[in-house]
Amino acid sequence: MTDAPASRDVWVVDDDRGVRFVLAEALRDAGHAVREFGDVASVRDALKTARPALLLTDVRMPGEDGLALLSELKAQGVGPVIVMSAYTDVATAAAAYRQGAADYLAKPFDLDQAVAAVERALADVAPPPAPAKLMETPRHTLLGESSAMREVFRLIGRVAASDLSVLITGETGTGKELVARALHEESARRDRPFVALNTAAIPSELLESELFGHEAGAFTGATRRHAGRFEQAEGGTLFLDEIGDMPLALQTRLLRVLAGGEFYRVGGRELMRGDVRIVAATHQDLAARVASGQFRADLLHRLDVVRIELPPLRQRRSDIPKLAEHFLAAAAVELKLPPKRFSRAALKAIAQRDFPGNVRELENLCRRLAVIAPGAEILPSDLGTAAPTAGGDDWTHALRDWAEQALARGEADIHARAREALDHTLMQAALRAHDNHRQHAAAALGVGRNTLTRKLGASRTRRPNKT
Ligand SMILES: Nc1ncnc2c1ncn2[C@@H]1O[C@H](COP(=O)(O)OP(=O)(O)OP(=O)(O)O)[C@@H](O)[C@H]1O
Repeated sequence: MTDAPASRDVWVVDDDRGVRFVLAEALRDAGHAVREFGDVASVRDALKTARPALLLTDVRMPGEDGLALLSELKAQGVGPVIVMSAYTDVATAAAAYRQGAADYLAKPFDLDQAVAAVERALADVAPPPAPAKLMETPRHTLLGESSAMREVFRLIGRVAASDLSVLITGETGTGKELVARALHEESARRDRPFVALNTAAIPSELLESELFGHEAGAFTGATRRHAGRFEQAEGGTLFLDEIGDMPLALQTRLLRVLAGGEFYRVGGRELMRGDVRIVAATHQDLAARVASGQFRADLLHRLDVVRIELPPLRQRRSDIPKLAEHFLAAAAVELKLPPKRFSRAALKAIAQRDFPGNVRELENLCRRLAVIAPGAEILPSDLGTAAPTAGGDDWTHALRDWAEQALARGEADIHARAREALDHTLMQAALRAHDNHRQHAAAALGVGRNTLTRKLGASRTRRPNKT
């Protein structure tokens, strides 16, 4: 089953990544959500789970050509499709129209012309979206009750109002961008733009002009002046994602801008002055990259004024049930599906998984379950063939994570608190299993009734922190 397309989702298919990139950027500037593909096979893959509102495809590409894709899409009722081709022969154009293309763009085309063609084709098929609906989707709420997340919230509250640079670290999918957005929303800059740039997603030769903008004619293909992300973020926040992937030469340039607050557009003479707060993120160990000469130490110091570390989800498992329920409910609203809920056993099984892709992976799992689980209640058997990674001794992993965090925070009495937590957990489980019958519970645990009663008293007065 595929997700219904949002009315501004546009897919761009071209094996030339330069064309793909400038076209995608122009479309994004015009408010479209754009996905890029380098060949027909990857489009076909993506169609298994999603559909675009409109697709732009090149004709001649290695592997299958765009016209084959066109007829396939038409057969599936996906549309409209705009065909682009450098081979401006009448036959290709005619074939495109014959097979149902909404429009045909001869390369090289003007970007404005391409954007206009997209708007025209979309206007022909769909009424404009209701923007309020999009705003309502509860996607940007940062959730978490674990002590690790509470610490993150505390830091956000403390530094949001300042203009200090913040470096957010954490594995992929741990919510770094969401934290960056929260920093922006909580600051006095909230009515100004929040602009994100993923350094790793942009070809390095285009990164400089993306950041600082360029003048018309600055390089081949620069047909009009383009405001860089620094300019776009004026007065607001610039989020530099995957900063560890930034090429060294650009790191030098960025450092200069951060130090002086001034820059030139590529090919420009006018000195630009900006008021932008920088929030950077990385999943890499930047200190190690400094040591290996791939990252500038002075840039790291400038970015790393305040550090917010997002622990992997497996180190804050207590957050998993709430997140899962939130994502399941949000997916139902977004995909217009009947609401579902998790059975207790399913939630428990999910909370035991390791999630190498962290919160994003959990979110994707919930979206999939919202679509494919057959009943209103999701059961462990719906969770698919991917078995929980946690084995019987998974609790020792959680314990180790907890101990490492507590030790890193310099907390005292860890052994006593862990032992108490162990006793408490075992006793509660045994009492639940035996209807609160103390003698039976004690026997099941292999301890005396008096021991159980004594320990119960102790654990009632002092509860360990759980993470
Ligand atoms: N604490 C959270 N509460 C609710 N949603 C979250 C939370 N953390 C992450 N998410 C969601 O998980 C997804 C991934 O988060 P995000 O993109 O912020 O991660 P990231 O660390 O920036 O990933 P990457 O390393 O790939 O850039 C997003 O859809 C985000 O909304």
